[in-house]
Amino acid sequence: MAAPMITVEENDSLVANSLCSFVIERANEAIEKRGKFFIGLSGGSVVKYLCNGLPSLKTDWSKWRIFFCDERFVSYDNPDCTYTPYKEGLADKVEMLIDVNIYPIKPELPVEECAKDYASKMLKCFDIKSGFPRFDVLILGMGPDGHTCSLFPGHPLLEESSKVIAAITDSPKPPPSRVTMTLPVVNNCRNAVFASCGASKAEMVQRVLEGNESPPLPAAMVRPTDGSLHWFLDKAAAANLKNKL
Ligand SMILES: O=C(O)[C@H](O)[C@@H](O)[C@H](O)[C@H](O)COP(=O)(O)O
Repeated sequence: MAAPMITVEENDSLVANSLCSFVIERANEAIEKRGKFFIGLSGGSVVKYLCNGLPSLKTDWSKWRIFFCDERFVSYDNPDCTYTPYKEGLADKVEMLIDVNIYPIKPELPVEECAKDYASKMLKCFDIKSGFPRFDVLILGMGPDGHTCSLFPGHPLLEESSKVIAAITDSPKPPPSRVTMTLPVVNNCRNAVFASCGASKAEMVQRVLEGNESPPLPAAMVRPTDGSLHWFLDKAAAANLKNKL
């Protein structure tokens, strides 16, 4: 993998603008070349960045296929639900993005079955029988402990090498049950994209991007094998980076 591409903006609104422009460019390129655009979304601050910026941009929404990098295992009407803010802030705002093109988990199933159901839905949508889907873009968040998706430091799920989607029932961050993409799927994407803003991220951004820690933090394990890694930061989150850009 080539070195991460790091974009530093003055503040979080400019990060949101750059992130949305990046996504639309990749979407339009994927649609032109391959007819569809596959994206995985995450919770956290990226929800508002994407929901505020994307709906007004020009793209063929009918060609988008939207999945989730991880979802909290709660019902759609629970305020912790990862899907509902995207349903309300994106899918409901964009006429051509009909509900069938956005794929939430089914929280009414038992969690292990829910993970299996989500994996098979994903493979079907990618039209593959086995192996790992290749997403055009994965939008990732990084938690204060260096987690990404629902892959937490020291957790055995970091070693998962065959499942596409896994259930976790002992997440250190509530809610304890979640459904997440595994690292092999994350690292099979064309573009892995982090967006982190604010001074509270500065230390962890530096550790993930420059720390070379062993064992590596989950966010540092995102290294697409045949794709690129992008970080969108505001000045406060980038403040501790030693290699000034
Ligand atoms: O499922 C979750 O609990 C959140 O989605 C979480 O994993 C989030 O993505 C990170 O904590 C980064 O969040 P921020 O970008 O808001 O810092």
